[in-house]
Amino acid sequence: MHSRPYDSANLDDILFGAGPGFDLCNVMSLPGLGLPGLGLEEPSEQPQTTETTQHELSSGSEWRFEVAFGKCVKVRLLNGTAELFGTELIEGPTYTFSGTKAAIFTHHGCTLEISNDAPQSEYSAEETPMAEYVNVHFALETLRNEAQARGRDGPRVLVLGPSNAGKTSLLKTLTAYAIRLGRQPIVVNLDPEEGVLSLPGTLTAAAIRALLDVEEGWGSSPMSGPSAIPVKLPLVYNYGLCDPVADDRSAAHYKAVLSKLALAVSGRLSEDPLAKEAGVLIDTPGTLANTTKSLASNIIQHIVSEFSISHVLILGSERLYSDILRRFENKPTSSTTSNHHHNETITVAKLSKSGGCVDRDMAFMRSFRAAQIRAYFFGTGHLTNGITLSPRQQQVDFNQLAIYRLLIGDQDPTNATVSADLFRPGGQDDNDDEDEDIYNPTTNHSLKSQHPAAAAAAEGGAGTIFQRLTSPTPALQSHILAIMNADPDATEEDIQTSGVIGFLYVAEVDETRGKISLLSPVAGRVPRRAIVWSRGWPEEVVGIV
Ligand SMILES: Nc1ncnc2c1ncn2[C@@H]1O[C@H](COP(=O)(O)OP(=O)(O)OP(=O)(O)O)[C@@H](O)[C@H]1O
Repeated sequence: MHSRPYDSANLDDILFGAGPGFDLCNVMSLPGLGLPGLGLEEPSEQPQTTETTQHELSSGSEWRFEVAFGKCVKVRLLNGTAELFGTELIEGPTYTFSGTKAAIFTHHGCTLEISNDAPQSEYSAEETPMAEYVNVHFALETLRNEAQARGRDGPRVLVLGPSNAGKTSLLKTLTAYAIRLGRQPIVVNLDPEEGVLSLPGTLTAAAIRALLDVEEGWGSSPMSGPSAIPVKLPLVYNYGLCDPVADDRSAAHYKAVLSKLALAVSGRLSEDPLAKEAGVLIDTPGTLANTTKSLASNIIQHIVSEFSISHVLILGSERLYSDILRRFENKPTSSTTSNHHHNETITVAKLSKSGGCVDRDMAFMRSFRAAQIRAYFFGTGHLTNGITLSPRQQQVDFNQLAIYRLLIGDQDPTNATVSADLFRPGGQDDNDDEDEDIYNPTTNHSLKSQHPAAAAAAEGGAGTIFQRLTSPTPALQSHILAIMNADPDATEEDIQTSGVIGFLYVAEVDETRGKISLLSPVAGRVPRRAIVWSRGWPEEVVGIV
């Protein structure tokens, strides 16, 4: 990638000069505290000793901090300029952070006022890779200008690197800088471990048109209700597993869902000139870089080809860099090979990992995902300037729903029994007549003829993607269900690659009465669509209601 050297005066003109400010009412808070049993209890009502200090940051340095769930840090910019992963803080208001690990960087120096309600990990750092990241931003801007002038596609950038290498933070920074210059890039999240503008387990794409939120980042729940920031409605596809390289079937499922997302993104690019010239920024799961498995390299190849990647940025792995450089540098992009394009080749660049990147342990990530799920249903009203949603709980006859269980990735041997027993119609046992049909108590129709996925699942066993549940199982309790934009009797391939129109939370299962109690973010009947229960991912969240 050709980049101009970092020039702070120029940066000042371009980034700060063009960056639209945002007003206070646009400030939202980090969502989702207060899940009992997950270490996410609400901050205590007891008066706390709050320590307030001032930090002077010299130009080019950053203040790094970590704050646990249930604790908070308040930050005020007293003077100068400052940004959190590229999004500017404005002078005056207080920003509240909870359950987060991040850094506030200054290009020109600033004074911050920090109030802690408990001792937190925090320090200032002079050495950061921000100059490199700013150069990447300028290089992308040059490409966008060229794309604009010649009516071509802007850069399609893939970020790869191990877990906690700073991929998402880099993506946020590049996105925020692009937005501050009035661009509208498409941000794609291919990391099912955490949701971007959606719940964990999903792959998403969103045309980002407005400034990111300082406290909340991407935001997590615009699908479920009004938002204080202009809504960035994402395209959401359900993957429903955590690790795409776990085994062959997980990888094949990932590739199928990813291809559909790539198709949707390419459709969007062809209709939206602003997104077309701004290009695409893609985040990936760390597992693709953590392993040398051929499955991972096969998936990377698939992403590069499906999204017509023009630039690959590698963070924090020399091994991966040399591998990707050998495989992709100067190779034609897939849009060139399919003859739609001028001669365009792939550029691979290595970037430094920030010394501020912190490992997020399993407990933190679990709390983080639980917070995202809770925010989807309840909003963020318990925090500064958040919005409260009024979710609706309703009891539904199980047999009115078409719930399909994702069969892929179910490694837990205890589930073998679950799947063998629970999903056989009407409690049939293994000796039942092979030809006996699956019942549908609502319509009295044969599910073999009416529900290809269920029929395929019943007949095929291995090789099928979904199995339709014919009776409620307690295992559903506390899990998320994805409502797919697919008919209840769609084929399993259709269900697999349909977009998600919303999520439900299973509050209670009444096996004896054949009823299930569902929480939805808005009032209204559960749509008659195929509903997918991924079982393993996202993990169950106990006690949300
Ligand atoms: N400069 C920094 N200072 C402090 N914290 C940082 C900094 N950069 C990143 N972090 C934090 O480090 C953690 C890991 O960073 P990030 O999520 O960007 O990594 P990632 O490569 O996307 O990880 P994963 O692959 O696991 O999703 C995050 O909590 C992030 O906010």
